[in-house]
Amino acid sequence: MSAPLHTRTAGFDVAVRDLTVRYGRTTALEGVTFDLPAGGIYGLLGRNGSGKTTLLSVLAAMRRGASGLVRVAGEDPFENARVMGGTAIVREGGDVLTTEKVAANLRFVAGMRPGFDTAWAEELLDAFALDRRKTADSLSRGQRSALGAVIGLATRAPLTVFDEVYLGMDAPSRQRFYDELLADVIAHPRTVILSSHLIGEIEHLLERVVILDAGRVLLCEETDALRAKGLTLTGPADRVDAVVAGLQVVGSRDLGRTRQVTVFDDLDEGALARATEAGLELGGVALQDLFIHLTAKESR
Ligand SMILES: Nc1ncnc2c1ncn2[C@@H]1O[C@H](COP(=O)(O)OP(=O)(O)OP(=O)(O)O)[C@@H](O)[C@H]1O
Repeated sequence: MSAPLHTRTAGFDVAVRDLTVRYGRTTALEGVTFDLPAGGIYGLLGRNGSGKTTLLSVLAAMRRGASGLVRVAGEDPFENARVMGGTAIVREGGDVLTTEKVAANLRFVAGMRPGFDTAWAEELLDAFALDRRKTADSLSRGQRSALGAVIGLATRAPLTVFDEVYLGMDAPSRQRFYDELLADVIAHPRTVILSSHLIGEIEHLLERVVILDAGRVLLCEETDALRAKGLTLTGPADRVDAVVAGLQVVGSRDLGRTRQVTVFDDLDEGALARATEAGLELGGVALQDLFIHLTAKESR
């Protein structure tokens, strides 16, 4: 007999094919297709209204698409107790029992989730300076988010989804959250999806990135491959133009006669050699900047 889904240590894999989701006349997602292998931290990025929350709520079985196929651990998650039992979603505001005390919130989740690590959750409460005797609705916004983060972390669900959970958390708290998440996912492999606008802060955590743009998948790529494709070339405008001809240019700006172009492409040795011969300055591009260029371009 195979092990119950929630005891699989590597986490759940996710496969989405041609998913379309509508709210009345609004199409929130259209033809969405991507894969996330089991075990890893993945980023779901997109501008406001691009469909991130919609997609995450479909993965967490809170909503069903109009068409398409969604598989979590090989099964349709919707009304699927086995998959839902191994999936945790924490949304903006923490998704906590607002009228219950912090301590009661922890007990509630611990009672429902077999993998919940109460000792670690207690440690995290101290790390985020959360008062166990306060009700969740008497916490500040950032503290409530931190409580949600604690619950999401300590649940150790095979598929854990954090949808903008760190909104309102201050920089040291967010850093602590990222550090705890990374260390714990290494120790207890599982699948984690982070949706965030704080791309610069989370990019080092992400193995693979899915970028949504107006309800469609703009790209789904390994983060390292994505970074390798982004490059700035700076120098005299005519020389820059000659080198980037035929490449996918996603941004360009001029300062006097100097031009800086951002390309997003597979640059072969020949292109790099031509750039060096032309005396151009080459630079890397942060994921956040690539995201801005790519999504701005698509929205034109
Ligand atoms: N309950 C709803 N009823 C109608 N339209 C909705 C509803 N929820 C979302 N939408 C629409 O679906 C689209 C996608 O919204 P969604 O909340 O998934 O985006 P998002 O990427 O999470 O945005 P943000 O970054 O601003 O949180 C938007 O056009 C939004 O207006």
